[in-house]
Amino acid sequence: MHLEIKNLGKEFTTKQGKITALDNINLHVETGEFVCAVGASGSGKSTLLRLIAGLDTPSSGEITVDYTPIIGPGRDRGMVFQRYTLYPWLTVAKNVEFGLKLQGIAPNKRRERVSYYLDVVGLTQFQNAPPKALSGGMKQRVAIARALACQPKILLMDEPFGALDVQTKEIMQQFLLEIWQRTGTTILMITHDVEEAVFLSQRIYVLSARPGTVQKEVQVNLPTDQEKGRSYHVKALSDFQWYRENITQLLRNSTVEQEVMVK
Ligand SMILES: Nc1ncnc2c1ncn2[C@@H]1O[C@H](COP(=O)(O)OP(=O)(O)OP(=O)(O)O)[C@@H](O)[C@H]1O
Repeated sequence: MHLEIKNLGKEFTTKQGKITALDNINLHVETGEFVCAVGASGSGKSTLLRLIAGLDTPSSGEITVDYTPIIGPGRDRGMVFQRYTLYPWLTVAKNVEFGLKLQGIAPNKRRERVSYYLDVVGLTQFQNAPPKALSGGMKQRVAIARALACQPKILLMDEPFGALDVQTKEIMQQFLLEIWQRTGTTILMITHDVEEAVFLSQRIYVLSARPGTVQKEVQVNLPTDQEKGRSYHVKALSDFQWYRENITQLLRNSTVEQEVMVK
């Protein structure tokens, strides 16, 4: 899998005039990588992910998956959003099965995949429960299982833990790393949470404030256990704090520049 974004730009026309949400974005994600794009509010993160998902079209530039331009949504890209997008009238298992049905996958194969991915996210015993019986973190695990069950080439995550409390968020981050390690899925996540980006990813694209553009690409070199992924202990390392502080500083500077420009 090779995701490539070249000279990507996006403008919106509003009653107040044109808004440039993204300007000249260049980035790539390779097979098996966990990459984050981090940016302040309004830096165009959601717009970027929607364009990659094919839910909107670029004003300029190109997005390709395996050298094929994106022309709309496709099952090669799975999505997980911040708000749980589960179907309330379906059980947990049926939610995970939904996309597979749409793909026309045979019932026995569907059952196999649903049970595998429910096991991956640790929700086998809740397979017959309705979403309303689950906590926020569990709902997000179902959303992850549902996206993974379609076996996309890349999982696109839009602030997936943004609505969770701090403790649940930390558990889910560790949990996502374990899933990533176990399934070998390629992940591109957008977040405004610098600590989350440093903890989870191997590379980070730091976006500037509006218009969003890549101001820096950061390779994150922190210890990773082959089987368990990164553990929370890395947060105590001075290297971790170095990444967090430097990236936060970059975001702060770009926001200040924008404020000055607006004045
Ligand atoms: N459909 C739209 N029409 C007009 N403007 C839009 C539209 N979608 C996004 N924008 C504008 O584009 C800019 C980037 O928005 P976007 O939601 O992508 O940022 P974001 O970084 O995800 O922000 P947040 O972290 O607050 O969710 C904002 O100024 C927003 O108002």
